[in-house]
Amino acid sequence: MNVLLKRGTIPQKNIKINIGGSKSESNRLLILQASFPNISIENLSDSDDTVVLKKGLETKTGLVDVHHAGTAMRFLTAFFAAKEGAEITLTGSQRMQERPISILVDALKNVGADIEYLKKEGFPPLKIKGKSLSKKEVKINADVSSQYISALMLIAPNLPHGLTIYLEGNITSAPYIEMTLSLLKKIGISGDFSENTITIPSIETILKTEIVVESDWSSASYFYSLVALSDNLEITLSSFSEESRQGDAALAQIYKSLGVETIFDASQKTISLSKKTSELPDSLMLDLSNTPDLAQTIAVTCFGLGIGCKLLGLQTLKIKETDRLAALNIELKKLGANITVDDHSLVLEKSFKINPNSSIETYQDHRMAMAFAPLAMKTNLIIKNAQVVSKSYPMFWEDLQKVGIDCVFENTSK
Ligand SMILES: O=C(O)C1=C[C@@H](OP(=O)(O)O)[C@@H](O)[C@H](O)C1
Ligand SMILES: C=C(OP(=O)(O)O)C(=O)O
Repeated sequence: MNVLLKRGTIPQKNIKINIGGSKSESNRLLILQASFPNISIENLSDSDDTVVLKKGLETKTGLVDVHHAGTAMRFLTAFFAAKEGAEITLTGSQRMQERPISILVDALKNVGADIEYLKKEGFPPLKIKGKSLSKKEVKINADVSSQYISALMLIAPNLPHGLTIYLEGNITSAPYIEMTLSLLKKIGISGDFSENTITIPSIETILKTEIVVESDWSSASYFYSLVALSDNLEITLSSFSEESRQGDAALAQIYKSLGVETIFDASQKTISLSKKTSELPDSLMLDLSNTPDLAQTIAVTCFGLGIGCKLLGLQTLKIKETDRLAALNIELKKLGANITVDDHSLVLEKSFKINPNSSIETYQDHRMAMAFAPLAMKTNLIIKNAQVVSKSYPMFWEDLQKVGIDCVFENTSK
């Protein structure tokens, strides 16, 4: 299904959007709830990635297919490895079978896990036989994906001696590790992360705990981009707080430089975004190693605003839903951008021309679809395979229409 996007005529004030629960928080909490059933979760994400993880947790023996969900793949690998009696074949989409997992599998084997590769060494699918994992310490490379580390942290409280994790190399996506620690603390498990060492104690039971998942900041990024690219759009998004567990809350600060003001309302749990007429920089330089999921949104906003950017710390983008650096390079060039990428960075030159009616390929990546959609504030464009958004934000196109973008869907056989 492709979608043709055009700027419509809805008045662009007093728009309220309720964004669903964070998929990162939801997927961590579901893993913890499977071990500690007296956790109750509100505002759980309705994303495909959360649905597949939840379904996977209901399986004791047999096949679990997580499709494109990286967190589900990594968290369930650790979960089943530590679950005595489990016998699982864990697989995913073709792309998931190209996303590396050996760093996590090696760490789990070092603490005693029984995991085999069923196709290519180092990649899913995996055959996992659950066992009691009794080693107390493990070393792990931290510069490829923080999800491997969060996966170990989430099973650590169930291990007979807890777990001390020594991180080696530069730590990428660190706020996601902090998020895992913060949720463990929220359910009463004291853990520590200082320097390169994470320590999580073993625990048998926790007190009854109710947790409300904060809405998804990565999903909010597309509304920041819409406001930045609009003339005077004002949007209120719920439910968010200034004290967020999500690293992508850095948006509020980042988009200040792109002309968007954020006002937090603590009592309503909302953020209100509005366009400020401040002068824009000629070019923006950012290191996004803490917030990799914002890279596509920011690159497209800068292009739409006609300003340049130099985005650094993007080395993990190659192993996400698609090679996001390659995908951005091709699709932004199609729109007329002067862009160069290498293995860890992207440079966009200042330019004002946007080729109209371009057709944007999405490479089975939800964020390619959602990051390019806000350009409809500036020009008509087509987003191919628009259904990809359900990986993290099933209601995205409905919400986009609320802010005054007309969406004309065309069925394709793809
Ligand atoms: O732990 C998480 O919930 C996530 C961690 C990040 O991945 P990496 O640690 O692989 O960068 C992020 O890109 C992903 O969308 C969600
Ligand atoms: C990278 C992402 O997800 P995952 O790695 O969990 O598939 C994402 O949602 O942008």
